[in-house]
Amino acid sequence: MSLEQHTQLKKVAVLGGGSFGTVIANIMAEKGIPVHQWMRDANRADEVNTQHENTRYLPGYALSPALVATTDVESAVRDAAIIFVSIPSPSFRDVLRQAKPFVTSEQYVVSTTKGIESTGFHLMSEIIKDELPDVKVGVISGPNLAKEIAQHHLTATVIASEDEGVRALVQEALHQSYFRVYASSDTYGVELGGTLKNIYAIAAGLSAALGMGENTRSMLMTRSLAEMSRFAVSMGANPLTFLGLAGVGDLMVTCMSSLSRNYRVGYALGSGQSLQEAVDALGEVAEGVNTIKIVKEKSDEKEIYMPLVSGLYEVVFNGAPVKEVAGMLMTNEQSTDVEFVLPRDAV
Ligand SMILES: NC(=O)C1=CN([C@@H]2O[C@H](COP(=O)(O)OP(=O)(O)OC[C@H]3O[C@@H](n4cnc5c(N)ncnc54)[C@H](OP(=O)(O)O)[C@@H]3O)[C@@H](O)[C@H]2O)C=CC1
Ligand SMILES: O=C(CO)COP(=O)(O)O
Repeated sequence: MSLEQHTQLKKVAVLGGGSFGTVIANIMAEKGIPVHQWMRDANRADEVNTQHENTRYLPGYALSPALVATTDVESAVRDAAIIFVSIPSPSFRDVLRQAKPFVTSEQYVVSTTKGIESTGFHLMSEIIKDELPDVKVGVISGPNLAKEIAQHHLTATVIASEDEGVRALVQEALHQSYFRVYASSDTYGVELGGTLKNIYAIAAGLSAALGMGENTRSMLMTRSLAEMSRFAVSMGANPLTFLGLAGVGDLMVTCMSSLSRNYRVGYALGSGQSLQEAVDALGEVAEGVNTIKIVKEKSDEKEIYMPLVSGLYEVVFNGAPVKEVAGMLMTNEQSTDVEFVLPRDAV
């Protein structure tokens, strides 16, 4: 169904004024869809409306003059066909609660957020269902560095939803000459892929800062995929989703690009900065830092074998030397390559 055919609802809302909320809003504004982007910072909203730039999060990138920014959540959300929520995970529920009085059951609510709520291991789609049980829910995830999208580099993402209408409308709304949207019905797997890869991007940044080579990076990325898939299967997701854009695709881009904030945190740690210094210098969200902690707790609780997460946890939170941890990983018990082919306990 096209946006025009969605008879009762004539616009789209984006909640969040950061780099990703802004590029997603801009994609749709550029193609003539009325977009209302909600942000809490009045100066920033004014800047987007008058200068057509978001100098805090996307300096130097021209935005569509048609993009409307507002600090009024009611006016942003009311009558929007789709409400995209692009708010870091620690504030996601709080912002949804602000929007809740104005959301109706006909609206589609779609998360772009790649994180986990620390209490109870809730992914964002679960928070949406919890706070807004009557709406239809989706998530978008994939190799989507905001600054590359802002430059119109050819990019693809995944819309995942159990609801066909949500998938079709989001494909219609976001599709652009430089932005292609693939559909999936595995909401949990797509969301988990985007969330877990942030952990391994920190590890990739660390290993790059220490001058490790391309063999090391390839080993790290491939074993990360094995670990992510193992975790996903234990949590009930479809491991085949991890072969797609939201799994291997997003893992590749964040482990290979210094535009990734998670990679940059890892690089700063590997260059001798403390975690606090690395996070402060970034000034933007790096979801992977919290995700390491949350996934470590969950894997311990469920006894899921995750040596990379355990090792990284020791480096990031207990100051263990990277080379020592890497040495332990290399001399760990013998294992198998693809455990869906040869189980781990077969060696
Ligand atoms: N950037 C990227 O390349 C991509 C990011 N994502 C995901 O999108 C999500 C959002 O990230 P991104 O836009 O990059 O983050 P940024 O760090 O660029 O921006 C965060 C935004 O959230 C706002 N915010 C934070 N807390 C609140 C709150 N309590 N109330 C209102 N607004 C709040 C900030 O407002 P303020 O400025 O006022 O503090 C800011 O506008 C993350 O989960 C990220 O993983 C997904 C794909 C790509
Ligand atoms: O998710 C992203 C790219 O797909 C963005 O990664 P960072 O949050 O590490 O910048």
